[in-house]
Amino acid sequence: MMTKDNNQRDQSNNQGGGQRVDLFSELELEFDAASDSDLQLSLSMAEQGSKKTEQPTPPITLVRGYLNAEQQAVLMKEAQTYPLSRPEIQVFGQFHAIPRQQVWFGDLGCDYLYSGLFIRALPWPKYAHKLREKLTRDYGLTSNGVLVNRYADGKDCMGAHSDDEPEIAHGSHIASITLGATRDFVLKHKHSQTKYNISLHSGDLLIMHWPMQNDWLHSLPKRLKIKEPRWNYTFRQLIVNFHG
Ligand SMILES: O=C(O)CCC(=O)C(=O)O
Ligand SMILES: [Fe+2]
Repeated sequence: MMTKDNNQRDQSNNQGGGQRVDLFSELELEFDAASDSDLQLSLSMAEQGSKKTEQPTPPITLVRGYLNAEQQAVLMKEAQTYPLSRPEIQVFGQFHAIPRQQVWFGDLGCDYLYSGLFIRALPWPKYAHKLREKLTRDYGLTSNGVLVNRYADGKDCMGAHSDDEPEIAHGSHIASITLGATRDFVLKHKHSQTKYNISLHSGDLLIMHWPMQNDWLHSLPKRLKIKEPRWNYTFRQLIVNFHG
């Protein structure tokens, strides 16, 4: 796996010039696009890493500071308006509210059955949609839906799971964007004891490449010292009209 720091470059390129530019527009592309070679490099480092240590390495790419401070701010402002809910799921016959809030935005025909809950896609908000387009421009990552999770503080969490629902398109990658509080993201290999802990900061992009979900679980454990909220966007590619 590899990390990349875009923060400084973005900040210096956003200074000066009174002109108001759309923060996620094509204009920004020449400053902001990460090259394909980053992705290639990260994958080849993953291969090397696994040879050296004989430990499995998750097929991921971590791009530190993918969103600059201004982009994070507009997205966070938009996130305050999302119609979040805290649905109840049934575990061993008992109903429990999930320990976070969530909302699913997507294209027509991209409804999602997630944790046993049928979630109808709401129309894309402006900046979430711009971010979807930016991920396609920068990394060729296509998606037709995004799950937004809000963790109010370190008591909110997500248990170990794989994003392997049948409606997820075969061969697709999942792009995860963090906003707000820094939280640990834990990857655990399904067939060995190998575990990795990645600290995800506001503005970071984590790409979970196909077929990570086959071999790895991921979780966002409780961190009781954390008092600030965190938002996470996972952009996914679903099979259209899977649920009819
Ligand atoms: O909040 C995170 O970083 C992880 C979210 C996640 O795994 C999910 O939505 O499936
Ligand atoms: Fe997940």
